[in-house]
Amino acid sequence: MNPKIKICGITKKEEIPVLNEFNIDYVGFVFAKSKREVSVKDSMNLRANLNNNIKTVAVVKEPPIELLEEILQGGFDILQWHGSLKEETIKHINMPIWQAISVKDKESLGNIIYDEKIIGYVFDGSAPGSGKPFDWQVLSDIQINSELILAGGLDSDNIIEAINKIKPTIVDVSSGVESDKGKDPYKIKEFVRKVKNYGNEQ
Ligand SMILES: O=C(O)c1ccccc1N[C@@H]1O[C@H](COP(=O)(O)O)[C@@H](O)[C@H]1O
Repeated sequence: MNPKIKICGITKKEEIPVLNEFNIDYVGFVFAKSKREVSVKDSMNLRANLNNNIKTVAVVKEPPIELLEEILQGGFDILQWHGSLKEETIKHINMPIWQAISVKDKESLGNIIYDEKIIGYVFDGSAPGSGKPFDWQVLSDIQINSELILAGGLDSDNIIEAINKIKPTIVDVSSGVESDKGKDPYKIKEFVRKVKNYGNEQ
């Protein structure tokens, strides 16, 4: 089965129509220090324009408790957690979690936490949102029984090789579908076309 698609780092209303046109599976909002950071309130206004069936992902990096509470009450579908994740925090979180793993080498995989609330793992490089891929070889023999989300420097040029090598269930892109003005509809279309046609053009 072709992987599902997550487009991350939406900041503007003008970026929404192309996401609806292609019924992107997951759309991410960044609540962490980043050029893509949005407030929960602004993300709710953006979400109101998304197709109802598109799942929303709240992306955080060890957030302060007030922000976490705001997100937990915000009606997102998934919480994508970057950084260290304590057992007591997992207990407190009342929604499905994707744990982000910064991949440097095989040892990085030791940071994977197994918990029933963690329904997926986002494998990314050491600088999330930077557009830099990590060494995919590190994931060559990974076996997990939940969503395998591949992130980090994906774009329409490398996505076929990435799917061939890793067989992710979800591909996650931000920088690779941007221009200097933000999300670029043409880059999104090309990325989506490649993912949806995967298997037909080999
Ligand atoms: O996008 C960011 O700036 C960001 C900041 C803090 C944590 C995560 C962030 N983004 C995540 O990075 C990948 C996409 O990376 P890339 O730009 O395609 O290389 C994705 O998981 C975003 O959720």
